[in-house]
This record gives sequence, C-alpha cells and structure tokens, in this order.
Amino acid sequence: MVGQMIARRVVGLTLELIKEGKTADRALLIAGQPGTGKTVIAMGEFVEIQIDRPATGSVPIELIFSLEKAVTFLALFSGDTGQIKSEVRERINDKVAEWHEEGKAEIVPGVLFTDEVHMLDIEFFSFLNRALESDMVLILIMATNRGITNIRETNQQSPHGIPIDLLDCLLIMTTEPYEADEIK
Ligand SMILES: Nc1ncnc2c1ncn2[C@@H]1O[C@H](COP(=O)(O)OP(=O)(O)OP(=O)(O)O)[C@@H](O)[C@H]1O
Repeated sequence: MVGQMIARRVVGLTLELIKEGKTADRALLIAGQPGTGKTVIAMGEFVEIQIDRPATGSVPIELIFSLEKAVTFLALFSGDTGQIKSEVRERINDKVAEWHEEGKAEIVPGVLFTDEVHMLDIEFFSFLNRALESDMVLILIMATNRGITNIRETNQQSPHGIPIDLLDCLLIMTTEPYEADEIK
C-alpha cells in the first residue's frame, strides 16, 4: 500500500492501544474522495485483528460466529436495497443466541466495518450505537466519500449523513487524493 500515512497511522495506533487494553477511541470514521483507499485501510485492520485472535482450541465449538461474519450473513438477506428486514434480523439474532447458549457457537469480538456509511438509515444508526455499547465490538470503522448530506429517510442534513449523536463519538480522519509520484 502506498501513501495515506496519517489515516494508516491513526488506524494502526488505535489497534495497538486496543490490543494493549488501553483506552482508545473505538469508533473511527475514514472520510475521503472515492478511490483514496478507505476500504483498503479498514480491511487491513480487520485482517490484523482476525489473525491475532487467539485460537479457542479445547471446547467442542462447531461454529465460530464473528460479528463480521454475522454482518456478511445478514447482507445475504439484504437484497438490492441494502435493507435488512427487522424480522430477518431478529430471527438470525435468536438463532445465533441459541447456538451460543448450546455451546455450538462462539461470538468473537471483532471489527465492525461499515462502508458507504451515508447510505444507512436511522434504524441502522441506532444498531451501530447499540453495537458500540456492546463488548462484542472492539472497534467500529466507518467509511464515506460524502460531505454534508441528508441523513437517509429524514429531512435533516449532517456531516457525512451521520446523526450528530453518533458523530460526536467518532474519531474522524481523512484520506487525501494521491500525488502523481505516488501512483506512477
Ligand atoms: N494507497 C493504496 N495503495 C494501494 N492500492 C490502493 C490504494 N488506495 C487505493 N487503492 C486501490 O484502489 C482501489 C479503490 O480503493 P478503495 O476501494 O479502498 O477506495 P475507497 O476510498 O474505499 O473508495 P470509495 O469511496 O469509492 O468506496 C482498490 O482496488 C484499492 O486496492
């Protein structure tokens, strides 16, 4: 990966602090123009956390259900609109809770990554607020290429289309357009 040193340093430092059990901002927003590497930076952090995760070993765990997998799984049900029906979400939550209760699944704290965050509706933002209060999410990383825009399904505008209460909790960094010598 080339360039974007500030954003990469902020994300990397946050990860180190979390791994050392020190206080760190757990909700990051990467904002920048399309194609400036926001997704690559966030995915790099995700991979590192997954690799570092200690093996569970001894218990007969049939399924390890990380939050990221849950989100991917939910995405299968979201169709073209990107919206997940609340009854589908509830049924999956119940199933995962049941597997967890029966010892068939382990829920692994991890990175929750939400790309194109300006596309989310109010219901999803409240899910993110709840996720931040949960021990399951070590770090929430969001990315957007929008400036001031409408919060979806409302008449309100806000920076990056994110409600102000969530915006207040975020550490925001930017990616910069590339210089000619970085992309030659
Ligand atoms: N610094 C970089 N080093 C190497 N490859 C990069 C870098 N930045 C971007 N790319 C490549 O450019 C493409 C677009 O990057 P990416 O999807 O991360 O951009 P983005 O900022 O998330 O864009 P968007 O706002 O459209 O979602 C990818 O193929 C990625 O691998």
